[in-house]
Amino acid sequence: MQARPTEAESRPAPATSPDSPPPSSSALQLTGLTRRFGHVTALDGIDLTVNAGQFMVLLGPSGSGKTTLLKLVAGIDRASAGSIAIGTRIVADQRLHVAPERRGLAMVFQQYALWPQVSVLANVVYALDRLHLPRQESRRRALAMLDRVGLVRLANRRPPELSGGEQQRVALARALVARPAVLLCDEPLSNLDADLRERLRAEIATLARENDTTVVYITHDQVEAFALADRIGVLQDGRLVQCDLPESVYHAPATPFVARFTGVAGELHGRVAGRPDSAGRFLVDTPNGPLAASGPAPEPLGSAVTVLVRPAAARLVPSVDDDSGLLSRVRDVAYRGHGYDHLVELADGTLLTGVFAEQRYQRSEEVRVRLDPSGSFAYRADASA
Ligand SMILES: Nc1ncnc2c1ncn2[C@@H]1O[C@H](COP(=O)(O)OP(=O)(O)OP(=O)(O)O)[C@@H](O)[C@H]1O
Repeated sequence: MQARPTEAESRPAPATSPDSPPPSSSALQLTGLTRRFGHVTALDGIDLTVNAGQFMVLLGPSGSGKTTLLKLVAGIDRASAGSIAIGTRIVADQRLHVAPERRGLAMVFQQYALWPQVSVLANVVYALDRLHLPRQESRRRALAMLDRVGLVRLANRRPPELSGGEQQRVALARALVARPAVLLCDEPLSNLDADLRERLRAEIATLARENDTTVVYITHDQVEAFALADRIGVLQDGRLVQCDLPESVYHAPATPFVARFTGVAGELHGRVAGRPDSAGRFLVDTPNGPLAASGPAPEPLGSAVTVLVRPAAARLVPSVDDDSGLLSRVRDVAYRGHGYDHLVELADGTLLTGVFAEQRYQRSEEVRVRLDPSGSFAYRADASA
């Protein structure tokens, strides 16, 4: 007689369609993943595939559902609908819930979650327990991983005797030592100061890539997302509104929300004044003068649009030397080391922030702003978000 499946067992993931990647390349697959808390829909039908070895960053503001998604994948919460497959195994759906410790995952949190009363080495060795290795082998692997994160000299200290950055490195060593199928990271750097954050960010990226680890990393910090990701998924109100290469998210944001959340200098209002050229750029009339923007041009001619401008797409030029660009006035200027960021006001009062120039323009000086159409995105003015 065949035994009935227990909660701890899992089923093979269903065969994928002919155009999907082969199952072996998918490390994590979410299908229609939904989580409701009473009237609140924290996650709303998420479909997401993370390929083996990929570094997926999920980016979204507070309350967009990032932590909820990570908890469902980790198995510490249950979905209201949908399924989760890790590799070729379904680990959660309406009938099945594989326990967290049986999913082959590791997690790194904002709080380091180390055991304070035992040594750094013991913290890392513990992660190898479920592999049932000989004691000496566990110790050797743990020390090698501590060496890899530059902490072997602190192996006998206890976590409270380490700095925040060192503790997070231990947490990372502990997470990676057992070679998890997927590493889940919940804003692991947000407790650290800016300098350390940047160094550790680079280390996480290097370590993950050296070990071919599949990573799902959540953050609300767009700089971190662009620095780390092979793919960025943008979450808004529990929905995945774009999932793409970082370059595509930056150069072709799918919605005004994605553009705003990944950084704009400002927004101009105008009307479509021309048909798109072969590069998909078209003329927009604004109260400040005409400009070229990119995006699917709304029909008909004359439709109202909002143009969102990336900071890197705006350049200041002297008003006297050049009559191209939008006339404006400098409201403020900040030194940035390699040049200056300016706050400028256009003729109709629109403000653009972070407009870079190598030279310093003075407050109240009249200047022109040149906008690069490849970083000026037009959306229908009535686009909801
Ligand atoms: N246990 C719960 N009970 C009720 N509502 C919840 C619960 N957990 C999360 N929510 C709601 O679900 C939504 C998504 O929350 P979640 O914590 O996933 O967001 P987040 O993107 O991780 O936010 P943050 O960046 O602030 O951590 C929010 O509206 C939140 O209030």
